[in-house]
Amino acid sequence: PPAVSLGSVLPAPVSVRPSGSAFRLTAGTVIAAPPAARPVADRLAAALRPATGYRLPIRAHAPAGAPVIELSPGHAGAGLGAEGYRLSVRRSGVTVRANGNAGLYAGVQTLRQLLPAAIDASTPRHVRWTVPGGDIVDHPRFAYRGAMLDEARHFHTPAEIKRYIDEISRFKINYLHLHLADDQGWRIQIDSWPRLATVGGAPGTGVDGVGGGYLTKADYRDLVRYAAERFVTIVPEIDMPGHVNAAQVAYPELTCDGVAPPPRTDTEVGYSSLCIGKEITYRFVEDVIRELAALTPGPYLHIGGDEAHATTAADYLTFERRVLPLVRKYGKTAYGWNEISRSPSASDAVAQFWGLDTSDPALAAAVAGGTKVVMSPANRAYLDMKYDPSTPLGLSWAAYIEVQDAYGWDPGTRLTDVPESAVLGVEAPLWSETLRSIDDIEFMAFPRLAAIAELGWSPTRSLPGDWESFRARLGAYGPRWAHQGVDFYRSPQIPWA
Ligand SMILES: CC1=[NH+][C@H]2[C@@H](O1)O[C@H](CO)[C@@H](O)[C@@H]2O
Repeated sequence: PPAVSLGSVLPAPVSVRPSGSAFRLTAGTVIAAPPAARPVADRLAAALRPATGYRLPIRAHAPAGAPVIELSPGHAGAGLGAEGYRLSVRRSGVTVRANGNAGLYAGVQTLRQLLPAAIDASTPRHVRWTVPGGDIVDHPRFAYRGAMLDEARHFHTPAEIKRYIDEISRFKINYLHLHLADDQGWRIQIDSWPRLATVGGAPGTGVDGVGGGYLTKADYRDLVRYAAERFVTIVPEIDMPGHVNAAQVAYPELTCDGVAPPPRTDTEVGYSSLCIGKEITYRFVEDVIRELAALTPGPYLHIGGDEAHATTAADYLTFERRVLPLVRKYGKTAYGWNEISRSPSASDAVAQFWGLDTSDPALAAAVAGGTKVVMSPANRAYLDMKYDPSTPLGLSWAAYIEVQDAYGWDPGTRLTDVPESAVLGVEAPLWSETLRSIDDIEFMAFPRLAAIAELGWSPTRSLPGDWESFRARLGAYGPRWAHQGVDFYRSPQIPWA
């Protein structure tokens, strides 16, 4: 196979300088890493051992003369921040330098893409494992680069979520937002309200009555650990005050009239609301926030806030005024869909923009008051949107989104009335009304998630040149998904290798 070029990396690195001769990974290669970097060395070895069949021992120091891949944490340069890295490839060895393990891990993801595509095979292949010579210096444009998985409309098992974590972390995505409750299902164990999961996550809950199930606290803790090993932080979401039918089926006292609504397996939205005037509502909300915050080491706790069409505007403000401060009370930063920006209590919150427009006066006003923004425009970043009318899965209410649509926008300047300084980054939501299996998830997520990842990580893109570069690098990446068994969509816009 043709040698990989040093620049053929997704997301595009900040600077790439090919030079000198290639490094060749062989049976004698040693991974050198100080104890502090051992967790990343373990991930590197796990990535390279299956396809090479090499032992790739990990040592604190490489023996003289052995070909070495060295992970070197500490004092790599302030400009790199926590996630940046320097990758140097010489005939004698490869060195990844970074200020800490997150940067080393990012450098390892780049290194994987510089080896032949067969490196992603799960069984040994007889290939010359060369890495092109030269230097890469790299660091992210935005701190928040997220993917969202809707666990509520269809429940995806911990194994499926872990596979998705593996796949998104390859593109330096560093947040996974789990949409854990909605009208059709409740997907996380809450001890103080046990029926939420046992009733709301029972078999038969979900769109079309399939896709029941829920995460126990043990499942969730295990996912948090698994994600953290791959430098992905979990963001849990309980959507309120709308999207609560499953909770009200489990606890009718959460409705205003005390009558349990029927379970819902359709895909309508906007018909449910917590009872804003009842005190039990706020005990429920505080209990859920307290238990979720205790399970979540990450900084954010998402409390939804979208499509509260069954809540009056005044009641919505009353609800957010009481609930947003609860997130802070339990040590987290409140995060919600951009409708929360109507609340004065959102000044220290993050608003996730999911609108179709290129301006939002209510959001701009909140930003002037301190609210930060994560960009998820539904007509650019929603991975549940069909690619085109022929796509068998997904929805189309926002737009048809082909790869170029997902790539051809700028999270920093998309909203003309929100300054780039208020934009924390970007997130690609994947709603699961029509998605049941990991194959369904992969078909809709890839390749467009790679586009969103590049918008979040790489320096400001300039079209059309960067689109041409991106589509070429994406085309070359296709065989890697094939080796990984990822069921990606072979978009006709891309020259697949
Ligand atoms: C924030 C938001 N609320 C709605 C909207 O996005 O569209 C999604 C489908 O694309 C749907 O599942 C979700 O409930």
